Amino acid sequence: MPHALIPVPTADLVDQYGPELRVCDLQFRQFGAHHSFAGPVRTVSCHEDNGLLRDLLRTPGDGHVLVVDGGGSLRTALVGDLIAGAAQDNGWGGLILHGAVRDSVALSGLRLGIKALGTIPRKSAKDSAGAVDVPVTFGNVTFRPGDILHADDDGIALLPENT
Ligand SMILES: O=C([O-])CC(=O)C(=O)O
Repeated sequence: MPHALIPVPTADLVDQYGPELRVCDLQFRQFGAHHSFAGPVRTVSCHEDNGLLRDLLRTPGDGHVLVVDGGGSLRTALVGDLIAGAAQDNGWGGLILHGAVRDSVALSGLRLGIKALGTIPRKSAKDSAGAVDVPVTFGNVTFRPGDILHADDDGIALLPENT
């Protein structure tokens, strides 16, 4: 995982960077075994359709953190144990899902960071509607490909640009 980064506590990053640190305002739950994780961002934007992120997570992650803006929908799960297992096996550093997961018991055993809003057993569509590596915005933060993200039990933070 060439791009994997050692996570720094998000509270320490706030103390270091002050208001320059971009902190996501939403409350997420932890679903993976790795509660602290960090890496450069890649993104997917989609709505109740996980075809794009499923295909992306089957490719080498090189320590990247995939940030998925599912519009906050809790109606269908964006990720379950198969997709998250592929992410783990392909060296992704973590997943931030502005949406829901399923198979939460199995997810808790994966060596991966997984933050999502909640759970739902219903599947997503697989039409691959949406976009990859576009800027996505939620929780008053815009996540862009290449941003450096740190996440832990306190929250999600993006380092200031040019650091
Ligand atoms: O296939 C899906 O939509 C999600 C899922 O259940 C899995 O990743 O195992």
